[in-house]
Amino acid sequence: MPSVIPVNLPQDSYDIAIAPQSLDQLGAQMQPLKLGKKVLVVSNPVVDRRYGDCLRSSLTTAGFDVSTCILTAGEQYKTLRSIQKIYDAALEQRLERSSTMVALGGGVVGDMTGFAAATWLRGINFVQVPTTLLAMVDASIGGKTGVNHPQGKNLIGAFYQPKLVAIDPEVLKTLPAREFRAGMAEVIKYGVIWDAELFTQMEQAKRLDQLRYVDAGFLEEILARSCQSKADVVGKDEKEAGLRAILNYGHTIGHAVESLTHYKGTNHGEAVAIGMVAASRLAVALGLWDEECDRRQFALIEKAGLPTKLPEGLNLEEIIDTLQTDKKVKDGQVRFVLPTQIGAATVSDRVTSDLIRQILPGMQ
Ligand SMILES: NC(=O)c1ccc[n+]([C@@H]2O[C@H](COP(=O)([O-])OP(=O)(O)OC[C@H]3O[C@@H](n4cnc5c(N)ncnc54)[C@H](O)[C@@H]3O)[C@@H](O)[C@H]2O)c1
Ligand SMILES: O=C(O)C(=O)C[C@@H](O)[C@H](O)[C@H](O)COP(=O)(O)O
Ligand SMILES: [Zn+2]
Repeated sequence: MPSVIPVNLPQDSYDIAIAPQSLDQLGAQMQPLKLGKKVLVVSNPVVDRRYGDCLRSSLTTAGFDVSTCILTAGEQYKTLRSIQKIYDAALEQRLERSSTMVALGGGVVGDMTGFAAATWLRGINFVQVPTTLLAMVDASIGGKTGVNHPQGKNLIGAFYQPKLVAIDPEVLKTLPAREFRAGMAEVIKYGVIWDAELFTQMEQAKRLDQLRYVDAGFLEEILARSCQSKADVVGKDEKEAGLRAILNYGHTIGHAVESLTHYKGTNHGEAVAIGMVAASRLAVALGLWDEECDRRQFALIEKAGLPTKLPEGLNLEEIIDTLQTDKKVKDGQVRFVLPTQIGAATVSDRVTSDLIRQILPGMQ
């Protein structure tokens, strides 16, 4: 069943359209948006080989003048150097202010395309066509765009909203199993911080890893609920003045793990899963939520096939140092998103380095 979830913002509201087998409809979906003729599709070799032609032909049929920019795949390449490649393509194709960049891929392609669109000619249109579970439920929505700095994750970026998020769940069938599991981490995040019913549904589901093959209906329900959670939060606080920080649950430790492992070995979703285990234990230690909730979250993360321990060889003091690059740091104080009950979370400045030193050894 197709569903449309609006992201309501003070300016530039847009829709998240979820419809199976809709990739070849993108051109028609973009027509009512009254965008200019020129479209630059940004993707990576893996995704472009599978889905690029279908997408381009739909855009061409709808009257768009289409070109393509292919970026090297991988989080290690979420850099300013890759952005330069997009700028070069934009220049070569003579993109105009009314032109559109279409991100076809996972969160890496989406974050970079959004940042290039935000900055090229001081801002041109962009459309998100997410092809990973993680990008469908999270990265493509809400306008956080950017790249990594050698010293830290997502340190360079801009808030810049897409004109449309077009989701075709069918493409998830070709996603590697490990990447599908990674997306589940952000779904579990919404269950913990916002949508208690989603959490319970995930607990009751039989095989989370097989959903895309055996239960398309339930997968779509999970997609829709997750997108709705993100739209709710972003709609209330677009630029992270307050509430939106809860979407960073699991990311404080998670980003440090990604950065310290040089974006190899642990992917974003896995790092978030590890970060949620840590944050949950910190919350128990501070008396903010109970051990039974901690146990339920741990069980769900394990059920989704996600890691619950820190990668080997990470130094605790280095993790603590890296936390200083987190964007939630205020006046030098690291702040953590901590759960308070299933479906609710808060931002706390009560997590000290000593408390982290007590909790993290239990995750090694
Ligand atoms: N902007 C945000 O709000 C936000 C939210 C969450 C995550 N992120 C960012 O998203 C990134 C992680 O995104 P990701 O998990 O999508 O990883 P990713 O973009 O690296 O994609 C994972 C892998 O899947 C492959 N792939 C993608 N779609 C495929 C398909 N349909 N079939 C086969 N292979 C496919 C890609 O080639 C890639 O190798 C991180 O950089 C993270 O910081 C951003
Ligand atoms: O949309 C948000 O807000 C999020 O925090 C979503 C996160 O899942 C995402 O990984 C985001 O890119 C992290 O943002 P950052 O500001 O901590 O870099
Ligand atoms: Zn994330």
